[in-house]
Amino acid sequence: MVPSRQGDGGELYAHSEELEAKLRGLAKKESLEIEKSLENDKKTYGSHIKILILGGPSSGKSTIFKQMQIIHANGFKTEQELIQYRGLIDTNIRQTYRQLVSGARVVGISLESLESLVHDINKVYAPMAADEFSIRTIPDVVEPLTAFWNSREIQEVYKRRYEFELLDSTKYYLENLNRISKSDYLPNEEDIVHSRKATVSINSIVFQYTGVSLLMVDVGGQRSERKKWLHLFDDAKVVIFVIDLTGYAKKSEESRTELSRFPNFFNEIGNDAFDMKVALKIFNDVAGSHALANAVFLLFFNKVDLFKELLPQVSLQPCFSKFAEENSYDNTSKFICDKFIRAAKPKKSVFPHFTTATNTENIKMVFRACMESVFKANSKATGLS
Ligand SMILES: Nc1nc2c(ncn2[C@@H]2O[C@H](COP(=O)(O)OP(=O)(O)OP(=O)(O)O)[C@@H](O)[C@H]2O)c(=O)[nH]1
Ligand SMILES: [Mg+2]
Repeated sequence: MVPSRQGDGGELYAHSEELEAKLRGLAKKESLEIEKSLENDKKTYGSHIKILILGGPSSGKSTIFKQMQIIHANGFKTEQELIQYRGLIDTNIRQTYRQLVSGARVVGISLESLESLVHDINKVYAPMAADEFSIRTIPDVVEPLTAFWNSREIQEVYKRRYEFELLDSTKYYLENLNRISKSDYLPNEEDIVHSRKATVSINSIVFQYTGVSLLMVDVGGQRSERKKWLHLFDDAKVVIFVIDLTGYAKKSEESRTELSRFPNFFNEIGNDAFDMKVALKIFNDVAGSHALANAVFLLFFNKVDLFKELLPQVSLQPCFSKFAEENSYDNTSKFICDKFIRAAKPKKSVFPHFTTATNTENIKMVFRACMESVFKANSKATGLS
């Protein structure tokens, strides 16, 4: 310690020297601590910032993940990848045809007048094995399948699609059959983001965003897959939680199972669980997770395009009994958004966004806005600034 000189103002001088030394020491210690913490971070998750994409089944997680591959990485270019997606798209087309046939039964619309079309379509599909490498959308199926799709009966069934399981990309694929059936057909990016395969693995991608290295992780949303989520939470800085906006009108098999597991949570709606209620429950669990206490939450209210189509047909009220306003986009989207924000802890950083995951430009724009909010959010919590 520097001795203090009495009486000539030296006390102050001595103290300031002492203070400076102290500050120098502190600065050194602090920088050592910062270095140590960065070192620890690198050990646990490399030098990347981890972003988890979570949400209920079929909410659009993998579609967002694919858009990141298109926007920030190389997209889908290799012949092998494209051939695999072609197989998946062909499988999706046959799947959607079958779903429409059984959907007609569910909603009680007779397909008797379409018997010969159904016969012609089945004749083409029957010899093809049920795996995605054998099924092809060959020209022979295009004519009867197009006539089937355009028939009054099937259009009526399609209008009531939320009463049974149907692929979201039904209309997109059935209106592109001529192109897809060409012998040299290879899918473009729009075709790929419309394809559907439930995720049963953990997919990850690393890409640079404004000089920051991001590690994005996509997981499956089905209940069996959600068991894998927990061990990914620890070092996640950002969670993109995806919500299927059309889930307010759907009651999938999966939701019924959830209902029996959490009877208290769903008591307000009796014996029926809408998919959106299940999504709310999953979000409630994730947002309350201790391991994600400091993570920034980005809420993606997804499938805005389908949601807007659905609103004139189905009211929000059966799903949320307290909703008593006109079923407009503004009213319903605000109501749903408020519900989810309230399900998060009050202190949480939650940023809502409305998205159409199949639209590359929309996701590009939303992701930019998201990253701005993430960078601005509490730097200690995110480690990003
Ligand atoms: N029209 C439309 N379709 C969408 C949108 N988002 C996703 N889809 C479609 O919805 C289907 C399901 O999307 P996925 O991305 O596979 O859903 P997921 O959340 O990964 O599902 P799991 O892996 O089973 O948890 C796919 O056919 C997508 O093309 C959207 O905003 N609009
Ligand atoms: Mg998926």
